[in-house]
Amino acid sequence: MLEMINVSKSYGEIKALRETTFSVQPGEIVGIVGKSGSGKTTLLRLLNLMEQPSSGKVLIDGVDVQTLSKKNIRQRQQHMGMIFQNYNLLENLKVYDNVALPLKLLKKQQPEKIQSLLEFVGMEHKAKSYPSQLSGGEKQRVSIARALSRDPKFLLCDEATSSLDEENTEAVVRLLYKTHQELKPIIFFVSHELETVKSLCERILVMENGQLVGEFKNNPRKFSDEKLSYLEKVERSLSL
Ligand SMILES: Nc1ncnc2c1ncn2[C@@H]1O[C@H](COP(=O)(O)OP(=O)(O)OP(=O)(O)O)[C@@H](O)[C@H]1O
Repeated sequence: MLEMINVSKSYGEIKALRETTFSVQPGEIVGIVGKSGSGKTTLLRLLNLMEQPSSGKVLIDGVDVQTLSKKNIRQRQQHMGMIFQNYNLLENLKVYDNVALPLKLLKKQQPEKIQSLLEFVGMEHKAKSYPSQLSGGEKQRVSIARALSRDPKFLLCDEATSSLDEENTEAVVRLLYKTHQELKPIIFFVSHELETVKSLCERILVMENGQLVGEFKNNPRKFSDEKLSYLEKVERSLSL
């Protein structure tokens, strides 16, 4: 379980986050929406322990993260996967090596696991390609495989689909849904695209001026296995 109690974060004069309180249970998918500058990324950086609160407490499984040593923080961070808008893949490494990197940094070699992650995200056929040879949607699938390599308890997605077209957005959302069904991490999905958040998240938090100003329950889309062609999708959406 993850809790924020009355958390504020300031950068000098700027109050990026103000007295924010919420908790998240295992297995939840939480959407965080808000306009640019509303504090969404700051909230994620507090959750992934890249930042410490200026006041208030962040608790992970009941432990106040401010009491953790640097070593303990690094250990906790190993159970957190990050997914970014710009993918953050290393351009000089092949797809396989990008996915293998987090385990390699822990001095672990698990080729079977890397292979099965590439299969999980449907990118095994591009294992030897470089990121520059992939589309945006493919890059994001590789970055999801990399984020899953350390079996994260938390998957933190910061505008993960905001650079993608409609079709690739759907592919990434489907993949996050499958990740949630099969691996059950807590997923935070930060985005300014409300429709995308609605398609994935059961719970939606709304931020404004560094504050949590609202919270809604939502029925996410039920993803079927039905594979429609692009033409069929346009046809279906126009007939709604
Ligand atoms: N490291 C920093 N130093 C100074 N100010 C910062 C820093 N990080 C964020 N801020 C400020 O805090 C506020 C919230 O920023 P944050 O990046 O959390 O918003 P956001 O909702 O993620 O915005 P966007 O959707 O544009 O990414 C903004 O006013 C921003 O300029």
